[in-house]
Amino acid sequence: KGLKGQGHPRAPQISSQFSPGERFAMKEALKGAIRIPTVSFSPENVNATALAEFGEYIRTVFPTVFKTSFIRHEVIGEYSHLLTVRGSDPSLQPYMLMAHSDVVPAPDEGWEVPPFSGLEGDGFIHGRGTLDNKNSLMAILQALELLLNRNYIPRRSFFIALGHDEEVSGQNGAQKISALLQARDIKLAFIVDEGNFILDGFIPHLKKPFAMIAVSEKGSINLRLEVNMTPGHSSAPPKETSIGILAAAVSRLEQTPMPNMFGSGPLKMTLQELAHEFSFPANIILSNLWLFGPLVSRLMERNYITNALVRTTTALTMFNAGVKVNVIPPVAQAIINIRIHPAQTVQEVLDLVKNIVADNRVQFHVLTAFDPLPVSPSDHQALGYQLLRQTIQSIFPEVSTVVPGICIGNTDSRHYTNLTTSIYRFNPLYLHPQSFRSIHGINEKISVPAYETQVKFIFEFIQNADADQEPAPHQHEL
Ligand SMILES: CC/C=C\C/C=C\C/C=C\C/C=C\C/C=C\C/C=C\CCC(=O)N[C@@H](Cc1ccccc1)C(=O)O
Ligand SMILES: [Zn+2]
Ligand SMILES: [Zn+2]
Repeated sequence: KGLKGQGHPRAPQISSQFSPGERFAMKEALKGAIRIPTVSFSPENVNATALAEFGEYIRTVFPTVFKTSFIRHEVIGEYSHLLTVRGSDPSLQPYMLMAHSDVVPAPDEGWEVPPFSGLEGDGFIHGRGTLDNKNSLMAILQALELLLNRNYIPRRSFFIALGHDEEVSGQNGAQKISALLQARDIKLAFIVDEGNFILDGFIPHLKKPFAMIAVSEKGSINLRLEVNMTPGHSSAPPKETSIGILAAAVSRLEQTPMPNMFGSGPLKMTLQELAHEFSFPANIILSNLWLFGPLVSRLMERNYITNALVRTTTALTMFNAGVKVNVIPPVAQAIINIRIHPAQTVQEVLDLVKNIVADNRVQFHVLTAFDPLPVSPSDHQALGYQLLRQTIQSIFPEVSTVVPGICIGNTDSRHYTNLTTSIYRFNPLYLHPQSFRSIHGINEKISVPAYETQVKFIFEFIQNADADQEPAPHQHEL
């Protein structure tokens, strides 16, 4: 049995038409948020002044949210925010919406406009955080503010968790909120966080966009490789130096891809559900992976994004060595950022890495590591997944396919596996290859209509979560 209304977007009780004044105010509110440089550099180095200012800012632009009697607001870990919206029906299990206020650094170079200007031009709001993830944070609060201004009282309780250090691990924000909710014995029906998008233009020959809701995310290892050698005068160098040994080791890692894990994990499900979107012969190929799996797997390896879906990836992200032009360096260090395919574990990947490096002069230090996240349900009974699907169909009627997939990046939602088995990572936005590169890159921007649609999506989603969710009757029961 599926959920009632499945396949038929239900009309929300309150129309998601916003007045010109409301639409103006919502874009101005986002611009203001972008102007506050809440940059995270490391867990120990966040912009505390900006984060404090951001906390004041959201109180100012969303006054109704912060003064409503059935909403409790708590500041956690100094700069994260937890809102508890008490619904009128305590028998309904609560859910949680998530976003984060911090952003990655954005040096001015290469940007069309300064990254913290929040300037509007060509129908876009420009700046760091417009896609990752102040858009979501502001859209959640904006949608709630608009609902409250229309006297909406939610039936189902929900939490809004707004982390302030997602970009540097979430240890002071999401982890603390999670511990607090666990101490309060909270169990959640589901969580919705950032993650995948409505993807457009990522797959050759697939002209239509499709929505991908991430039901899992890759694991991760940050690994430091280190070589120590005796220092000395560069005029009489040894045959090998710490730099040379380490460079050869990381080069071997870069040149030796991890095994292709196509066929294990949620990817098969993604491709099968996507098959009908393709024309002949791709539709037949994708519907018969038992036969064509090896071909599809080879094709996916060729592109750097789809490659990340079929295997564990190893990215060399930092390299440090040397103290002076004429000194043989005592130590060389490199950081490898590894993203683990859902079918592998931290231990398996570490064993593979050590075998590839195969040099006992190279020392390994695991800085951080976690396994891939469990796969959340995406069947007809999966409330969170079905609510997302229904809301996508209502807000984006041109998107005919919604598929479960994996998130290649990590999100704060991974800190909440103690509260629910149903975690969905989805941004109600179109993503094109160019906008994908702008996330953590340059010229990050969101179109004004896209942001309005994101607000509309959450405005309807909250109402959909309050609609009756009894299983749909079988045909013969009608
Ligand atoms: C069959 C399917 C075919 C095609 C799919 C095509 C394309 C998939 C394309 C894009 C994927 C879509 C979206 C992914 C975009 C961004 C990743 C999402 C969230 C990442 C957020 C983030 O950056 N997190 C940080 C968190 C972190 C920071 C510090 C330490 C640990 C974690 C990260 O992951 O680095
Ligand atoms: Zn993010
Ligand atoms: Zn990010």
